[in-house]
Amino acid sequence: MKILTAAQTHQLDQATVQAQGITSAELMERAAQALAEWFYGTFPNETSEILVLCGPGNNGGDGLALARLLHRAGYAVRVALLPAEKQSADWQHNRQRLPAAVPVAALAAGALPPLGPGAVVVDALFGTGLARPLAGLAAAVVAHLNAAPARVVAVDLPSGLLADAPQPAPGGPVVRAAHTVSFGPPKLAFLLPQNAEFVGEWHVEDIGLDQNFIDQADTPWHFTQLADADVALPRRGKFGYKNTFGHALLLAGSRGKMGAAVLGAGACLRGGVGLLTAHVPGGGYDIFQTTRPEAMCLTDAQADFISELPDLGPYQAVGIGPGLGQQAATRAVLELLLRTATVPLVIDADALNLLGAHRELLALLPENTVLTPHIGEFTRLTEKARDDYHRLDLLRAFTQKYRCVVVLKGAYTAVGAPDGQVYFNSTGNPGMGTGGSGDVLTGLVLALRADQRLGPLHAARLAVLAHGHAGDLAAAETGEAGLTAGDLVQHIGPALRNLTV
Ligand SMILES: NC(=O)C1=CN([C@@H]2O[C@H](COP(=O)(O)OP(=O)(O)OC[C@H]3O[C@@H](n4cnc5c(N)ncnc54)[C@H](O)[C@@H]3O)[C@@H](O)[C@H]2O)[C@@H](O)CC1
Ligand SMILES: Nc1ncnc2c1ncn2[C@@H]1O[C@H](COP(=O)(O)OP(=O)(O)O)[C@@H](O)[C@H]1O
Ligand SMILES: [K+]
Repeated sequence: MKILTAAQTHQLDQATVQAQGITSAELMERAAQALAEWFYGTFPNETSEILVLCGPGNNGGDGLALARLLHRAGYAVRVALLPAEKQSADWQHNRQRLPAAVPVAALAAGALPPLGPGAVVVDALFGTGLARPLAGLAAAVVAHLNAAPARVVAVDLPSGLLADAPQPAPGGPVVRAAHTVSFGPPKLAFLLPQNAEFVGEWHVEDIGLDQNFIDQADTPWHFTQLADADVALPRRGKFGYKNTFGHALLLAGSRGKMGAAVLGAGACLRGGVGLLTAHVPGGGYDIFQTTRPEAMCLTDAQADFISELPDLGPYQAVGIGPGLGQQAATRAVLELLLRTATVPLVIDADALNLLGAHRELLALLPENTVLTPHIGEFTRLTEKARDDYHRLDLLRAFTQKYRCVVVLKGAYTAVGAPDGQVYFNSTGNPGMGTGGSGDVLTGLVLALRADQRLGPLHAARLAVLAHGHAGDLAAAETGEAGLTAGDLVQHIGPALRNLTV
């Protein structure tokens, strides 16, 4: 699914009105209907009064239409209007349609509506039309709202936030919503950690916006979902053989971190690799062979870390990084790998830290290498980002410069492609914030890179989607707190089964 810019969102509204031969008021009515349906489902028996705060534009228009629908459905509703010189046409239309029985007041400084515990407030002050930082009365209303023990539902966007760029004034007033209910594709703002405290839980409602426009819209941002056909795992052919699915090599582990190798190998095996060989420190042999009997094992001359690169001849893909440590000899192995490998590479964890500490190695990265940094590792590879939007700029610049795929991990993991496109992931949960989760992802990416049927971007996006889905399946059994990285490995099979076509 594409993620549109604020400008494209406005054009999409216009394109929909034109393509479907409807008025913009009719489109607003659809939006309000969708909001109302969501409201009925979320607050089915609400008896306290619903306060709808309306701004002067179409966001306020949505609020006025919602107030009418909620009133008709039997909710106690009150409307408060933000005074402005002029209001949009659809705002005026919905103001006229508001039943006289709904109390309406103008917001005024020094006389803001009281908001007791449990109050439900709809924030329809500003949406995608926000043009400048909130100031004056609008800022005072937002501060009043944020200080109240109210449950806030933001319409389209929490007021004060932009859809696709940092707030106009960093640290300026923004509504802190418990829920944000939006229309059409999700907004970029919803996917970034810096906005989480404002957006709350977000929901997108389908209001039949023009798919033709969306298909043709030029945007670098995408959202990967379970049903997306372009990231599915192709079914195995009846006569598939272990060689068909590739032989992967995993370089991982050091003394005290053999678990990373074991977890990565487990994920690679569950990811469907045909054959797996792990190269581990000599002292890790028993641990590895005992815990992963399905894999073959090569041992390093060093007992505690990796100092040798095996012959790469037999392998279709090589992964390096989990639990590796940062010994000088290990750095030399990484350099030799980058210089000599002719098959797809997957680079994670300490291998990324070594790249960050020896940036001259970046020039050796083979095209289409998949790197899987979390934010800290990515910062070591690039620079400290000013904010989450700047980090996305850094991500796009990096993948285009090195022609590689970068999996920037976190909630809504962002997969950056060599052409500058970015694919946010929809699956996963905070239970995955547990040691070893990233090692599991590395093994899964490695398995899918060894699968000759998939390209680098497909493999990376599918691995991230399946990894998060495995996390969701696991959390359904263990809860988030109880989830361990080993549980992720156990759920990769069912996750991939759900993603197979
Ligand atoms: N156009 C359509 O057909 C649809 C629009 N929708 C709604 O329309 C919204 C966008 O509406 P608009 O483009 O009218 O924009 P908004 O309603 O978000 O805000 C625009 C208004 O606020 C004023 N304004 C902007 N920044 C301000 C500030 N900092 N302080 C004070 N005033 C400020 C502008 O001058 C303008 O009057 C969406 O977020 C969504 O809620 C939905 O109804 C779906 C359909
Ligand atoms: N809140 C979250 N929501 C979704 N996924 C998460 C969340 N927190 C962590 N993850 C996922 O868990 C993995 C953690 O990887 P990483 O930070 O490398 O951990 P480790 O180094 O312990 O293996 C990543 O794939 C990340 O996307
Ligand atoms: K809003």
